[in-house]
Amino acid sequence: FISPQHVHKPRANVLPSTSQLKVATASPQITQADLASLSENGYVVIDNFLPRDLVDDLRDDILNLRSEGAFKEAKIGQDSTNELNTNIRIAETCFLGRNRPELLKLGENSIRDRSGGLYDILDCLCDSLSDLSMKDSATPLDRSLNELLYAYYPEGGFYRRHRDAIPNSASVLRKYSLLLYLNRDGWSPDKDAGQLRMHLDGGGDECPPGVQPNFLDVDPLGGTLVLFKSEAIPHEVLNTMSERFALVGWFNRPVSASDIANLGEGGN
Ligand SMILES: O=C(O)CCC(=O)C(=O)O
Ligand SMILES: [Fe+2]
Repeated sequence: FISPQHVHKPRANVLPSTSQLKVATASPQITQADLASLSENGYVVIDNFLPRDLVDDLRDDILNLRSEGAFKEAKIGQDSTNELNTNIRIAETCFLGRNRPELLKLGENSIRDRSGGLYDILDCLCDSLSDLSMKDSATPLDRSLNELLYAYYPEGGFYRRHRDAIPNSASVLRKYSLLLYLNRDGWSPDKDAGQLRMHLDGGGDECPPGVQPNFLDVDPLGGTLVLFKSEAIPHEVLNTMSERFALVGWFNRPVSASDIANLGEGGN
């Protein structure tokens, strides 16, 4: 039995009231300190990034899209190697993005599309992360390559240890991973579970032999935002004991000449 080396302890809820929010923080933003932490540690956990009413609206959006049949059983991998593997993942997903015809036909002024809604918030985040990427590696992000989806885990769901960016595959473009939790108020570790476990052991899909396990568990509380460097932090979703709601995204860098050379080499 391995006990966690660290458990992320959420700050007390310090959200201003809704009326203050409308004036003070029209769009939730991350701070320079959050960006510095992402740059130095490879990850950052931001409690209460999203106000409660937006969390509730986005979860309702998931429930609505599910009832419209917009969710599919999740596959693993990202490109043509996609496969269904229920040993690794039990979840349902719905791919998102402005102008997706299959979503637009389900309603136009959704909490994603509306002014100040999800896409606007993420655009703002993308600008901050692009500045960071520029600073750290002289490459801005390519907004047109970003990927975004809702993930719904039923009771008994999970997603075993994996990396989001795999060398010699299209996922190598993923620079920063985003997880934004949309669970109901009152999430509890005993009743609900399904924590995010970020592995800090320097390994890939497994802990390297002889290395002591080292991980950080994050409670998927509604409103919590997690950002990490996609290539640096293997992670998993522990078994859920009730339905679990998340938004998952990747902020991608542009394709480079060496990507094309590497894809050619690893192509078969
Ligand atoms: O739902 C989560 O917390 C993580 C999801 C994830 O790792 C992924 O979709 O790649
Ligand atoms: Fe992941």
